[in-house]
Amino acid sequence: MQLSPPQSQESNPMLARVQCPVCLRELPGADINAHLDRCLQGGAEADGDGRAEAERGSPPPCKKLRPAAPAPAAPGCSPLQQQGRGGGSSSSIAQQLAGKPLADKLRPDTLGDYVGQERVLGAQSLLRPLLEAHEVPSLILWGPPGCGKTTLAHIIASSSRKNGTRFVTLSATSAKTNDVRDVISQAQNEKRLFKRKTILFIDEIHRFNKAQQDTFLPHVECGTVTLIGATTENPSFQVNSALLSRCRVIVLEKLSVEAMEVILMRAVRSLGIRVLGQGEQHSSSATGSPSEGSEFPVYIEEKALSTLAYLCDGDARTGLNGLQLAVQARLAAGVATGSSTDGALITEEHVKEGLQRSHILYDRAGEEHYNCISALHKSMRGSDENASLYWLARMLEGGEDPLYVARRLVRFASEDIGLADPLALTQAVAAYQGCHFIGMPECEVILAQCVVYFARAPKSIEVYRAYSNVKECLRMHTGPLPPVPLHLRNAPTRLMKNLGYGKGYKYNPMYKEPVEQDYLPEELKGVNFFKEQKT
Ligand SMILES: Nc1ncnc2c1ncn2[C@@H]1O[C@H](COP(=O)(O)OP(=O)(O)OP(=O)(O)O)[C@@H](O)[C@H]1O
Repeated sequence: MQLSPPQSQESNPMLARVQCPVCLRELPGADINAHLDRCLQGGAEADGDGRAEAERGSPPPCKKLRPAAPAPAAPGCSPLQQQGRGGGSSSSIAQQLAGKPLADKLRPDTLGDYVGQERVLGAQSLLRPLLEAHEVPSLILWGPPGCGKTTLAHIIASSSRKNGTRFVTLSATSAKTNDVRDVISQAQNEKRLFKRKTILFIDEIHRFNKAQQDTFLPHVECGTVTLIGATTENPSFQVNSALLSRCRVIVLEKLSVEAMEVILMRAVRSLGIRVLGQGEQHSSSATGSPSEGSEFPVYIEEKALSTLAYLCDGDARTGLNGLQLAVQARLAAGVATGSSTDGALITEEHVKEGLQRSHILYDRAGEEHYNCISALHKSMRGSDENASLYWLARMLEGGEDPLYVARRLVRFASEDIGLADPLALTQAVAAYQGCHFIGMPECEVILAQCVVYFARAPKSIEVYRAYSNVKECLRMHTGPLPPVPLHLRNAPTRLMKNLGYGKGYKYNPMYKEPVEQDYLPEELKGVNFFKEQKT
């Protein structure tokens, strides 16, 4: 925490004892910020001073509120590099790959290490100078998975903490409205007492419902908190329009192949893996220069890296996970066979396997995406429940957005099942909401249930076809559209009544027998859209 401590009589405020303005206890200036955080949340203990609290280690303020970032790494040096480059050997690489996923370990801390996204973060962009000046506006970061939304928030967190701003993280998948209220009240206290700003980062903000989003709207408006939301979903549909209008929407793109190559190259360098150009031999006897100090050097083909950069489809997490699995599999194979002198070589095939395990090959924006959804639609239409499930799983296991599939099911419910089973639409909407509430992987079975229901359901395109006929009729019409017949018009004013609006209209409930009355314009009299065939 970087808060300026409250005034003390002594010249060095960090050494002087100061009084906490909340609980009025005295404690060393150096401890005031840590103490204050706990005190504002009612967590400071009644006895002892701030140092004693710090030494005892107090519990995190709230289970769902975690401080945003770990201790910053030295500038320009990734955590893996900090672990030392004595590596290159299988044992040190295996150690580095243990624990947290590689993607997390390599998450950059500074804008300088953030790769790509030139359009929104380049030197000419609006955002970059603001971030560099620590003037962070409320932002919605919108982009596909693994493109760097959380990473950008993490960088903002690191730099804003240096500036004395608090940074609090909530995940919309687990946080409750009360958690948001807690953050807001802390932010109000901080602002009122210490003029200290709070940035609230909400991951997957689209998972918050409207009421939850409403909770922080006024506080964003009056500047109590600066909101940074991350979402993979189009914010126009998923974020309150009032909230949206108070935030800048930053559209992050899939990382380019070149950007992915930079990220992967950085990863292999951090691990101490040597990259082999085309035609280079990997054995230590052939190169004469195994990785320094390694008993079992590890190499990767340049081609393997470029293939990985291409196949991960702009998702850095997928690329780094694929690399990690490929390396771990090769190391395990080396250990199992006891081979040692020539080291391990990671080829294109190995990274494909690594990717296949972490992420079934599936191009979410490319042709495969459309091919698979088309195959699913046709299998359900053909009432083949077996094939329907297969295509669903191909998409979900490949990383498809479950809400995309759910939206297609809503459409299918009306287009193909229609009034043959009107409950299908309810099923589809419920499936969409279920997916929205719980996300992957739990929502996969919701979609599977809906898909099988649809494959088994009776089918009718009666309404779909009739509506297409109406659209066709409108499209083919030349000249002005026929006026609404006077008797069908509402007549809320005397003038309208005088003009004949509503005149002659037969109010059906007043009649025992079926009413003879025209509802179509005069020139369409007798047209039946349910019988007409669309040409
Ligand atoms: N622009 C980038 N520069 C460098 N590394 C990146 C970048 N984007 C992502 N990464 C790497 O990929 C990992 C995953 O990225 P991140 O968590 O930021 O993705 P995201 O967009 O928040 O994805 P999701 O929507 O799935 O949460 C990071 O830990 C980091 O190692």
